[in-house]
Amino acid sequence: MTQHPILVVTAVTAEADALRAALPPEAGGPRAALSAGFEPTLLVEPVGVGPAAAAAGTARLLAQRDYRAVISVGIAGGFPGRADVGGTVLGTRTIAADLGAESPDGFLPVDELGFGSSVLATDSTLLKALGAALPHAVVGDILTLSTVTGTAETTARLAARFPEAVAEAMEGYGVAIAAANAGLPFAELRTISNPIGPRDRDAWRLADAFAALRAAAPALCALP
Ligand SMILES: O=C(O)c1cccc(C(=O)CC[C@H]2O[C@@H](n3cnc4c(=O)[nH]cnc43)[C@H](O)[C@@H]2O)c1
Repeated sequence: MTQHPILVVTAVTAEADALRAALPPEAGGPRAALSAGFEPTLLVEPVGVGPAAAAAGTARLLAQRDYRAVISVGIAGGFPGRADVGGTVLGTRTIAADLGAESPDGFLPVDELGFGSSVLATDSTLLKALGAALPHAVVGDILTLSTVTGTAETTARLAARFPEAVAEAMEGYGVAIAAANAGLPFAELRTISNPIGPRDRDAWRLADAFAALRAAAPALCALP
């Protein structure tokens, strides 16, 4: 019996294009068969930047047809000393790091406010398959933030609050919420474009991160 495809969600078109360019035809890559009834094993779709666009866009796509899993893929900032620029990371958990309330005693996550969970585990079977296909990837928590970290103070605070976090991005938690609402397994794969820290656009290595995205794309075809 034919399996439903996997939905690969990116934030921007450039990320989706980088992945598609490196996929084989059967996964919807270049020279995919255009015959009627052809069904690629992966569908790669950009949905916008940030957790709200990611959740809404993923939910819209999931309502249009059946999928068997959802993967959030794109570039990210890496915690210095934990994930290098140009490297690849796989999420064990996706954490909405700024979803909650400030207090004089520190940040209170939604979990402590009684409004659900800011932490969603990724699917162990998907993570195992991605890890086997990408043995050099760093594995750890990936934070989702609406505001890109841009100071040493925030970097240090997040690194201390999330000792297992290796990277931060802006979409994973939104994609994961949509996948969970649809009852589908979720995973997150990121390549590192910049170190998390004081804002410095000159430190961005987009070409390295996009090259790593292209290198990682075939691993998506190994998913069960
Ligand atoms: O203008 C800036 O200083 C700036 C700094 C970091 C990121 C941006 C973006 O516009 C990134 C949006 C896009 O890329 C992902 N991303 C990449 N690096 C990071 C990061 O360090 N922290 C959070 N997100 C990052 C993100 O998922 C978005 O899709 C601009």
